[in-house]
Amino acid sequence: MIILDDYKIITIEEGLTKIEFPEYEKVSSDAPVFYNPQMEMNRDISILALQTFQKEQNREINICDLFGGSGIRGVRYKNEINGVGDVYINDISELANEFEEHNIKINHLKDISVHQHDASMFLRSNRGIFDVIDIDPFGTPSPFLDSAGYCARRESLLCVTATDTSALCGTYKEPCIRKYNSKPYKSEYCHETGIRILAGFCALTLSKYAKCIEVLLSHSTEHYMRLYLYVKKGSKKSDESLKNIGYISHCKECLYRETNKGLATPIPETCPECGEKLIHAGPLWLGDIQNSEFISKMIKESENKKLNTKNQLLKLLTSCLNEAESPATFYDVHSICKALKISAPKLDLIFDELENKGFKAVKTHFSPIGIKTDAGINDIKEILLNF
Ligand SMILES: C[S@@+](CC[C@H](N)C(=O)[O-])C[C@H]1O[C@@H](n2cnc3c(N)ncnc32)[C@H](O)[C@@H]1O
Ligand SMILES: [Zn+2]
Repeated sequence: MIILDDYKIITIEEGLTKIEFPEYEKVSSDAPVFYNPQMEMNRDISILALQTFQKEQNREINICDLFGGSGIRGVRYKNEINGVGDVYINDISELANEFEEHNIKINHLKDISVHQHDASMFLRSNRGIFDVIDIDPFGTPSPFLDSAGYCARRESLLCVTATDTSALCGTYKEPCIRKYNSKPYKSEYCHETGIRILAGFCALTLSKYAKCIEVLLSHSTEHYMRLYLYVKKGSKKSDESLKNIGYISHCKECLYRETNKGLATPIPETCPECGEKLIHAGPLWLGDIQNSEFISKMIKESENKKLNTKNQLLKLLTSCLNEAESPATFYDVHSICKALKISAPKLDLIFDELENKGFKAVKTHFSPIGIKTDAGINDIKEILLNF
């Protein structure tokens, strides 16, 4: 039997919730029970997303915190979200389970249970009972998505964290092909490509179970990526949704890029602008990666919640809201100016000029010097050369 008193305990508070776990030397998978303070904003955003989803559904929601660790997600969800029915916290580690039980107790919660199973086994044996499945593993979520596809019920919410950003962003190509069956490409906008590869992999995996996704919110922050996916059921809907799978083709020489939808669609070999060989990333998700209606509701919901990272998360959500409905990929001003051998003008002036010329242009949370616009690379170059 594990005796909690044998451990030196750290106590923290997030939102309205107190959490305890054993002292650790550094944040790593070797810690006795995993807790990463850097992920507080991720958890705060989840509180807003789940509450917004619950209100939209207008029913009690059952939640599965599949990789509990200290239990902080499951415990916070039960403690801080209205309209929550049963919460199931799962973790393969017995010690994590002990602390999950302890944290439930110190927060005086009911209708919340602790389970010790492999994540996939847990999902397989609980088909259709969760309205929300939260996948927050070490590294890649890839091995668990089939079971999530099998388990997820219609009109449910699937939340997915990935911390293997070097694979998704294309620092290493092979791990991305192996884990996500997609070819990455390391470009200025590789964090967006990474999110689209992850979303595309979720869509393709879920389609095996005649389920499809709508991306409600996605963000790439520090060392991780996070997706909030609305899951719907139906083979026709899934066929339709898979039309959003495609490829991004990029020219390293002149920074031209284009997108092509379709899993087996013909894609051009050479750049139409300069004739250089194009590099391709995909298959990936070319559909929307932000849903403005859902994000607006989350921003409004923040008024009702006590969240330590509120200022920071509102900046992020506002940025995600602004970039909803903008084209895939963005332009990195410094890369273009470097290619043109000129110094970069102020970002705001470029936005003004793009708008004067009738283009839409918005900032992006992916990069402080990124521009999402319907203007082509040559339009932007012309503007930059005229400053
Ligand atoms: C990144 S931590 C979870 C962090 C937690 N969600 C939070 O917000 O602090 C991953 C957890 O997954 C557990 N784990 C690892 N492999 C697992 C598996 N195959 N099935 C279930 N749990 C697993 C580990 O014991 C660890 O507690
Ligand atoms: Zn080119």
